[in-house]
Amino acid sequence: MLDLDTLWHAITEGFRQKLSLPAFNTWIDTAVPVKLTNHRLTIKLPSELHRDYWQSNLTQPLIEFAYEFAHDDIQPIFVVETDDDPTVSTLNQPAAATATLSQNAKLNPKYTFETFVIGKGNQMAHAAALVVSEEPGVMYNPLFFYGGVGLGKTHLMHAIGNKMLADDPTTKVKYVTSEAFTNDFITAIQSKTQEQFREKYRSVDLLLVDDIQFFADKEGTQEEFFHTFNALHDDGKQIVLTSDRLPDEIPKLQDRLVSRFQWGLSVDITAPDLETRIAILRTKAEADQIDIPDETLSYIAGRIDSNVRELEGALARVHAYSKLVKKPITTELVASSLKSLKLDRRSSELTIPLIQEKVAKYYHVSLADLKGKKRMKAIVMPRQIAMYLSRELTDSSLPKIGNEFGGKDHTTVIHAYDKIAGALKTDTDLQAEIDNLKTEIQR
Ligand SMILES: Nc1ncnc2c1ncn2[C@@H]1O[C@H](COP(=O)(O)OP(=O)(O)OP(=O)(O)O)[C@@H](O)[C@H]1O
Repeated sequence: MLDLDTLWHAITEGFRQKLSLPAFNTWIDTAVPVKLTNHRLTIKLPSELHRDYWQSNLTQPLIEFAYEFAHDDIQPIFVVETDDDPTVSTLNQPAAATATLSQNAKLNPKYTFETFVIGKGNQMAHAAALVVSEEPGVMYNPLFFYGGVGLGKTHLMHAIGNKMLADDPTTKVKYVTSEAFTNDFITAIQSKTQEQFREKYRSVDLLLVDDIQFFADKEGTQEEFFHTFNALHDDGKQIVLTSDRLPDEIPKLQDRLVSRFQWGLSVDITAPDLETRIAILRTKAEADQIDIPDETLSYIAGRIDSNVRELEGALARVHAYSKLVKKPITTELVASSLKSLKLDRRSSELTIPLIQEKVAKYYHVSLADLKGKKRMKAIVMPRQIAMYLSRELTDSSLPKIGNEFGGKDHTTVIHAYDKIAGALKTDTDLQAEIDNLKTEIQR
């Protein structure tokens, strides 16, 4: 008489030979045999995702292993564990297994779709990311995220990788920053290991390259990346890129790369609105088990309005402060902690309106003209300087800065920034003026 444990042991041994260790840990180790009656083997799985995976990928081998061992036709029945089923204690295992996988691919296991809060500024980017993770290499290739610092580009990029690995642990995912790609390439040249370098980058299913604006000026790296891109794209492999601006706004990026980056879909991520900021803080507080009243979350979200990384940083510091002084987190405590630690100066006191006001005063132009459309040099220059300082001194995204200047396009802001940054290299008068203005604004 065939018993459940012996049969299951034989099946798992079969899978152990067949699958990689992470795959085995993710799919087989988390499965629990429940009963065997009338040639039907009931198996309990931790989620729908696991059941889908078993049904499409593991059922056939299971039947074969069972037949090899028992010379019997066994039919598997899958049931999904529910939250109100406390008898099975494997709920955490898939998460742990995914975490190991993520580390191998250099992904942050915390950056998943589940931990990403959807809001107005990022919903399109989020949806595109999800589509790509479900059908890589089909719809949007490459997928290109652009926008200001700390707004979730890296998070979404990793979420694609994490999801693809969770769906299929055998997926090859590679995440690099453009600097890491450059360094890797230089090392390959020095150690004459270009072949291995190419093999490494061209054999993946998903290539994630962060902050590609740093490819600017690097001719050799661009050349190499062009070939990497083509090899992957020709093979139907998915490529995801991020940058602080659109491909055609990256200075010194070769035209052929710009045009390839435009083949797929470019989506921008803009700063979250107040509701989204509160939701992000609440999610973060819950995840880290920080006890904080809603009113206090709103207070923080109201003071830090442009950058999610700063928002998270403020919460972490407030948490640390409350532990230090051994008091619960209240709005009062937050106000005093942010003030005493001088934490919120950069992001909340240094606002674009403040910069506009100081610049307008300095150059004796009206605020309306500074934000308006007049093309006279006496107005255009201060306007560009104000845009430049807004980008330098705040974490506002380019579209946000454009908005604050009478609804101008973010390309206008980039143009202004580049113009002033360029002039600053040689113009000593301008250097002095900008220094004065910075002191004035930060006073
Ligand atoms: N919508 C969101 N929901 C939850 N967390 C978010 C969201 N947006 C950003 N974050 C968090 O904010 C932090 C900064 O995000 P991320 O590193 O992805 O920004 P980025 O746009 O890649 O910035 P950079 O250009 O500096 O690389 C991360 O910890 C990320 O998890």
